[in-house]
Amino acid sequence: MARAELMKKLFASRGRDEEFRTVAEQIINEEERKNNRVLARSLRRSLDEGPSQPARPKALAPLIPFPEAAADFIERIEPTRNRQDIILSRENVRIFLGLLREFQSGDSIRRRGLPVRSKLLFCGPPGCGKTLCAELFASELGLPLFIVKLDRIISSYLGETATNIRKLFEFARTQPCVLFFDEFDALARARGEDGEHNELRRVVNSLLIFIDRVHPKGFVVAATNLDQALDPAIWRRFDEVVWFDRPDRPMITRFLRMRFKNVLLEFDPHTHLSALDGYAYAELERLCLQAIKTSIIDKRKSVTERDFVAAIADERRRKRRTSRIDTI
Ligand SMILES: Nc1ncnc2c1ncn2[C@@H]1O[C@H](COP(=O)(O)OP(=O)(O)OP(=O)(O)O)[C@@H](O)[C@H]1O
Repeated sequence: MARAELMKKLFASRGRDEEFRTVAEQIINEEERKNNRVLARSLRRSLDEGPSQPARPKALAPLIPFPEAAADFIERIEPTRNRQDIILSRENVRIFLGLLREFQSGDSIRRRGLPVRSKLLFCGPPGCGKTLCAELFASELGLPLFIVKLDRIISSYLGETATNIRKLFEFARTQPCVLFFDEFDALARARGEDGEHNELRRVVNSLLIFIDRVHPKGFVVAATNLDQALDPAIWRRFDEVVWFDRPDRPMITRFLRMRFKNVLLEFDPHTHLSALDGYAYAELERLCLQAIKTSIIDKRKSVTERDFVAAIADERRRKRRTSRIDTI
């Protein structure tokens, strides 16, 4: 017979179709391993064709019509960019290709009773590709991208929150998609609030239970700029943690090559690498676009060194100002 823990898990997964199936597969695999082939075959038959089958479409049918029911806190984004539009470290490329391949072989993996990695935590400073990468995931897999407005869910805690979290659950369970939680550290901050905000803490805990229990038909991705703010209780809920760092010089070189691919230049931007140290990709993107725009405004066909240097100076001024605001 299957081990007691598996039986307990099976009972606990009642009503959660995906989870039930995963545990059932584990039980079947265990029986196969023990050479109880007849029992294993008969269990598999019951799982595939048995009386639970008619209930499957109902359990998987969309329970909430999107966008009406969830539109207040979920926004649909059409992925427009692809893998040529992102610069990733070699390590991150390896992680992403691994995740994509695992997702694509998801059915076979689940059939063997093994879970598929689908909950990802993206960490790193602003403007280094967390959102862009979620977009690419969606476009590579042909899935829609949905951004969860966490602040709306958290601030709606007077009354509607429980309903909203339930809607979110149903949504993620039924809609194959990449579900993206930006500024996930807001949860950690809210979790640390003091006693008078018990209600808020309950909301946060419900969301964490959501992350625990949901078996998305795509990916749940949470992003944070403040990985220090997340406690271990949050980290361990994710199957994979990926870091997005500011680019070093070789990565800046790759970025400039990509950004100016179809642009006529009168200079070599790589001679300015030292002036670009410490910038995030979003800042590099902005300054490159600014240099290109200057040449357009001046009705020139090519970008000059002067355009580029002026754009760097502008970005530096902006960075100085914003870092002063951040420390206030
Ligand atoms: N790794 C990258 N390669 C190429 N372009 C990038 C990269 N990272 C960011 N960009 C550019 O910067 C823009 C903003 O990046 P993105 O929104 O992904 O940052 P983020 O890490 O999610 O930031 P935030 O934490 O502020 O939400 C992108 O749309 C893209 O133009």
